[in-house]
Amino acid sequence: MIADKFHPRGIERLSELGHEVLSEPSLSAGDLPETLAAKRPEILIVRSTKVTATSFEAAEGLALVIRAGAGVNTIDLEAASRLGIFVANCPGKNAIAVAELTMGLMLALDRRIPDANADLRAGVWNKKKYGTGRGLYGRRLGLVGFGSIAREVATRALAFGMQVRAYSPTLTAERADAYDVEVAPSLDALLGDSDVVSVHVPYRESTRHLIGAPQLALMPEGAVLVHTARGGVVDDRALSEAVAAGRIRAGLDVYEDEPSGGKAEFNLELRKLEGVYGTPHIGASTQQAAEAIAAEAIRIVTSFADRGVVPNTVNLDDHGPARHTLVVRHHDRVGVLASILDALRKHQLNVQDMHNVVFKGAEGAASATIAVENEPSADLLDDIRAHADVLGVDLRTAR
Ligand SMILES: NC(=O)C1=CN([C@@H]2O[C@H](COP(=O)(O)OP(=O)(O)OC[C@H]3O[C@@H](n4cnc5c(N)ncnc54)[C@H](O)[C@@H]3O)[C@@H](O)[C@H]2O)C=CC1
Ligand SMILES: O=C(O)C(=O)COP(=O)(O)O
Repeated sequence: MIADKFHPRGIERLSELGHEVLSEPSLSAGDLPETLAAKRPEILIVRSTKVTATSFEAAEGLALVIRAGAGVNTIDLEAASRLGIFVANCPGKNAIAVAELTMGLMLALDRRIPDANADLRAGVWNKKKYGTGRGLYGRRLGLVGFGSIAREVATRALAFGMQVRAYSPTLTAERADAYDVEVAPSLDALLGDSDVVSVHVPYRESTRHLIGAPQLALMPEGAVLVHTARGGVVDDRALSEAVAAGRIRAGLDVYEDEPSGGKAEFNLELRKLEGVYGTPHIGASTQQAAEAIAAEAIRIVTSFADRGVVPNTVNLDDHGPARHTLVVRHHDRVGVLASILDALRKHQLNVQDMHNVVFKGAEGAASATIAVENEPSADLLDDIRAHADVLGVDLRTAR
């Protein structure tokens, strides 16, 4: 089931691959639980439509949710994990589109294109007022975050001759160097030393109001803030105050409490300020991005449908709390794995990750790697070793 707008060719392709596709492009988050309960899809594809705990609980048979985009803050990952439902996204596939809009907002702010155009439409020629751009060439751009989108912005800004710096807690000098970008020592240092600040971090508890009143106060007089990341990363009220005071200006694609559907009333005070140019969360809405996202979503569906493997999962415990791993080499015969698991059950050891590989050859051997929650006892290792089909047992413990 696709509960949002999706590339028509993508829908066709899913049908060609033999999937039964139900497209519900105008479904609201409120209608989702009922529709999921009635239609019982195995796979749900969404864009910004919220998938709440109520939706997950109503969706019997649902095994996978694909976010046809990057940000997963609209999906209740806790509920998905509790019910054993995979959630995957399409990382980087709409990054170019967002970077293009970011450059558009930067240029619009510098030359005040929307206001100049509005005046022209009203029959007013005001070269005097609008002939005051600073230009982007040589200006300092500060990127908050240095993931897929920020890197695409960096490439484009460098082509405009901007000096690009970035701050991310995980950004190393080597990585930044590879993109001709400087690393800022801290977020505060970046904000205090940029003509343009562009925000590209995900929304999480830890990034809520990452840019609030104290951070905005660090920005130089006349600087601009471009925010295409996620409503809530910037404190909109504090931004309103800073813009209303005439200190800074802003170009925004995302807002706190923005509508999630395609069309709605939107009366946020911020959008009325002269120093704000806004777009209605269209960062990812280009044909190029829609095609790239659809291709990635189809890749995920195919991998899951054919092999049960979900690429780009965002709610799996990759490293897990497991520190102890058993490596059991055994004859590749029916029932050996069941006997090993039986031994683990007898010793009350919970398996957290398990992987079995087969050696080449007609009557070969196999090796099972089993991560367990607690340290296996010597008795358990002896029990497994005693099995006639077990060739060897090793215990590995992470430091
Ligand atoms: N306006 C729109 O239509 C779109 C908006 N987005 C938003 O943009 C966000 C970023 O997207 P991508 O670049 O693709 O994600 P990404 O995961 O590739 O990059 C995120 C970056 O943020 C950094 N980061 C995390 N916490 C940070 C912090 N406290 N301070 C500084 N850096 C921090 C990470 O280290 C990483 O470099 C998405 O999570 C989504 O919310 C994404 C696509 C479209
Ligand atoms: O990919 C993202 O995180 C986006 O914000 C894009 O949202 P959308 O798919 O256009 O509703």
